[in-house]
Amino acid sequence: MSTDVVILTALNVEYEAVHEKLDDPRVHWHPAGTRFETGRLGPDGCRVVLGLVGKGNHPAAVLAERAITEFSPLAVLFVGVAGALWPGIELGDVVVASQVYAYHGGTSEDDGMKARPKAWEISHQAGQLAQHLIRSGGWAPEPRPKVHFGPIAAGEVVQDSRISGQARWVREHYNDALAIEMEAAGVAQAGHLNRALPIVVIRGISDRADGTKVRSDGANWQSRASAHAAAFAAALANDLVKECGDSQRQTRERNPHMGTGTSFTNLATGNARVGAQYGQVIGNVTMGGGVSSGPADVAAELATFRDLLKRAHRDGRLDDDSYTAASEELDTVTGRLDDPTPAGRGRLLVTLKKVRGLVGDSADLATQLAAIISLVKDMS
Ligand SMILES: Nc1nc2c([nH]c(=O)n2[C@H]2C[C@H](O)[C@@H](COP(=O)(O)OP(=O)(O)OP(=O)(O)O)O2)c(=O)[nH]1
Repeated sequence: MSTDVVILTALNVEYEAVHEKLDDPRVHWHPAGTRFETGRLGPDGCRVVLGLVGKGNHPAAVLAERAITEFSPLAVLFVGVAGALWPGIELGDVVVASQVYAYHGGTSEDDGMKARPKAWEISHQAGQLAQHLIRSGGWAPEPRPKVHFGPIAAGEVVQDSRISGQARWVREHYNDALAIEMEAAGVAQAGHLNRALPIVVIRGISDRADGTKVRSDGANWQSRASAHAAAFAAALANDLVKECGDSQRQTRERNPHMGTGTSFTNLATGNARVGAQYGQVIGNVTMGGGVSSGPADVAAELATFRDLLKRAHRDGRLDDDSYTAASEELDTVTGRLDDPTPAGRGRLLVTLKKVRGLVGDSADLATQLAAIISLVKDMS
């Protein structure tokens, strides 16, 4: 299944704030037990998937990776609350991360702790869109909360002190960080490892990270700050899809194997002498004329083809009906591989051609199938 944008949250109050913006939410269970909800951000809004990752960079990274693989989004947004690190940032303000610092990287030496910084910058286009939205104010009517665009520091602890060693560490080494939280680094890492998929971290300020968190939380600032972050995120998600969606989709259509862990199967048969190679090679690479193939070769290629078919369906390049019909035909093909008679081969070819007709709109699937058909023709 594919979507436009994945939105992840750490706390239930953050999840609720985004959930309120979803039209027609539906539950989608990942086989590993993660509950996602799918819906639209408004009747004409983009398609989103919402997930809850819990607190901390580690679960955020793992579940961001899971969501990216499952839904192939154009971008991932992280929406939640954070503590402010500068006096000019008020409770209820929103901070959009221009970059994310993983502030706990370091080395402990005899003469003290040394920083080993790690940082991820927002993608250029997402940064441009976010700043335009901040300037235009088109995300909420007046009076609206102030939105800041600047670095966010993400660590492994809830930071609620101005004078602790950790607080001094952040101020000394990550002095321009506007806000502090615990998930952005994990999500940013997941985006980076998925061919620099755009990640946008949007945080509402619910306390000042200065020892007053309990009081601010008690005054309902988490809920208000989450609502502000969710409102900004919803507007930005729609803008992102409107402005970047087409260009990213065109790029993906030109090369359907770029993106998230897709591989390309090479197959050169018959008189072919050269096979083009893209990305990772899976399945068999068969080269050279006159080398006959057997049912096992065809079965291996069909298994690979099924994976491609699934991915095309998940990416939205193949509609549900064509996918179901093609999968059923493929089941028939598999049952016919062991029939060596000319009539059996004939039926096999007819079924494969039917599948080719069903997936004909997708050039890469049709090419792949043409190669399998010639493999069947070469079968000894
Ligand atoms: N507002 C605010 N949020 C923070 C700070 N540090 C921090 O990690 N966050 C973000 C990221 C975490 O997902 C989440 C942690 O907030 P929390 O209220 O659950 O923290 P806590 O563990 O003290 O809460 P509790 O369950 O003990 O009540 O908020 C901070 O100093 N202030």
